[in-house]
Amino acid sequence: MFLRSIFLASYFILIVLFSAFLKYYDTLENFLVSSFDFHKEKLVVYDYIIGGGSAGSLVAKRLAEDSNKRILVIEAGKRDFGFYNVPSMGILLQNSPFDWQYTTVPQKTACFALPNNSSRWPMGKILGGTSMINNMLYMRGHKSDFDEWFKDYKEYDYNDILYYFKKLERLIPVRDLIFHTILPDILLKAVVNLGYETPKENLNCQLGYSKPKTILHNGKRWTTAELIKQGKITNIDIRYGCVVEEIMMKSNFEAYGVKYRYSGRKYVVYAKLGVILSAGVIGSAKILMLSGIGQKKHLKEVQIPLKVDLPVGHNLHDHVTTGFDLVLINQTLDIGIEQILSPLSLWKYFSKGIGPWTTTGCELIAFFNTRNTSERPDLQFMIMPLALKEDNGIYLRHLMGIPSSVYSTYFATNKQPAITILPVLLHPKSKGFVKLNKNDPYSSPVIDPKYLTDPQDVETLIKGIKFIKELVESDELKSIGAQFNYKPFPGCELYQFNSDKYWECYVRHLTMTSYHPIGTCKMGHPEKKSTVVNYDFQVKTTSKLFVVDGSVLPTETSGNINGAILMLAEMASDKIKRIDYLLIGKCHILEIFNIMGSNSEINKNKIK
Ligand SMILES: Cc1cc2nc3c(=O)[nH]c(=O)nc-3n(C[C@H](O)[C@H](O)[C@H](O)COP(=O)(O)OP(=O)(O)OC[C@H]3O[C@@H](n4cnc5c(N)ncnc54)[C@H](O)[C@@H]3O)c2cc1C
Repeated sequence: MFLRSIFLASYFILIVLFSAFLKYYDTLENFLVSSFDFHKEKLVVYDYIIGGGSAGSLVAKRLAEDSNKRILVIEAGKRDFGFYNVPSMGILLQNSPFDWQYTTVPQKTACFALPNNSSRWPMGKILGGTSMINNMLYMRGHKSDFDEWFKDYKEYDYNDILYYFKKLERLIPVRDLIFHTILPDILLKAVVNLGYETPKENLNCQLGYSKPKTILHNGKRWTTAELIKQGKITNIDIRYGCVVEEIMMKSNFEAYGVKYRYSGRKYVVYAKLGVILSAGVIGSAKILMLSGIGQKKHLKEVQIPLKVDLPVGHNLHDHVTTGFDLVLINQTLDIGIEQILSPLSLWKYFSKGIGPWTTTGCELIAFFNTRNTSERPDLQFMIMPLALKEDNGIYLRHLMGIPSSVYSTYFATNKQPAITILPVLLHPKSKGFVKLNKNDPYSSPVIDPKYLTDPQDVETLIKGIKFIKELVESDELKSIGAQFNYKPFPGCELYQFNSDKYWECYVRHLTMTSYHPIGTCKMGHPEKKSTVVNYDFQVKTTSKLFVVDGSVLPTETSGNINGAILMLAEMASDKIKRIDYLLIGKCHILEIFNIMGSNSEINKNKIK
């Protein structure tokens, strides 16, 4: 007990020191950039301008394979610092200046246990984007997901999807978990006895339980930013700390550059061949709307002159989860605060890149079709050896946005250790939207995922909780003292425990994001009213304007989404190169210099 208190105190001090470091590092960098105008002398006309997130960095690398092309990567966040690549540090970047720190609007049918009925939505604000703060799990998605996305595309062939996944997997380090506790092996034994499949490798999200694959290299977090970091490729320039505010378009809606702000000053930069938005599910939708591409009625509300009427920001989906600390056990597994902070773990990590510091959190995943209707899963389990209360409410509960009243009355009262089995709703029927609050790039957008508005979503999550119960009652789980947590959740005490009404109340209270928002610039057949980009990733009605990131996914994949986003980035790179090839001979450089005209301010690349 005494030892645990010492470890908890050290953990608290580390969190405080690290958070202070992140804050002051950011302030110092802001001060340095405001003292110099790095951008004055930089190139003003590139072939392509692109964002620096998960998808954007990959597309930049692919386009730069043609050494004649000059690529500019523009990233709103700062550069990373070596220490951020320690896998277990990712969660400390959340709620820091490296996170956009979005929150949803109050939910009418969900999130009742969260402050203001709103969910936190972390998103990376750093080169590498959200991959710098994610859990590093890698999977592709189920074949039916891609069949659904491309059903209107006459050239569609699933083999092309596999081709791009395999191309991607030759580029990125996909590997087994480096560290896990005894939990996944115990569970795998249990589920075999319960009659579930246990595929050895499950990149394609087949039904059954398996250990996940991760994106890790030499024990470190790896993101696509590694492919483009300065100095690695000479025809890519990276501008950090630059917030893109608007796309510049000619009267025929051909994109030719962007306006951005850096350290309080406004700049413009031009692109001959294309502007590729990769600012993520919120960022890309926001930039399009600020540029006059969006739904007519909404743009009128926020007083932005309409250029192209498209349903930007609609079709927002997210994977939803619930179920923290539902399974209690009678022993600690080898990954508590004590193990993570022990000198042995530190030595293992810094000498060999192994041990608990490489943890991705999740040690086993499972896929189910709760209705037995097809081979395509509609529910996923993310299984972790830790509980939310592991750090006595010091940090983890803040990450999840659990208020102290709920923490103290529910989570803190269980004295036993716990594990986490999160049921994740894979194909939500509920969908919402992202809108601008006002015509201001720095105003937080209105994010409304409309969680659990469709009753079928609640039913699926309840079925997931019932599967957890089945697992807990297995002999193997009983060997570690597993039992269901029978404490009623605050706000649901009036319902009979374990009844469907109780579980409905529970999931509507403890509704959490599984961090996979998608869909705000939906890709699909250009004649469909609901689509924003076509199958070439081009924004409809415009030219030389592309979107490549999580916002184009028309629907959720049957698993964690980064793999599918990166596969699309591979596909988009080829499509953009092909469009460029078709444009050869129609170089618009002279036209661009005409646009720049004799305005000396613009010639200096600075507009204010
Ligand atoms: C906590 C967490 C855990 C996750 N775990 C996993 C996981 O284990 N496996 C998995 O597959 N998926 C996971 N995800 C989801 C996955 O990481 C993201 O869906 C994916 O990284 C999104 O990639 P993207 O290219 O669409 O956007 P991002 O990677 O977010 O890139 C967008 C970039 O654009 C920048 N930007 C935004 N606006 C502007 C602007 N106006 N000007 C300039 N730059 C701008 C941002 O700073 C960012 O760098 C997780 C997500 C979170 C939050």
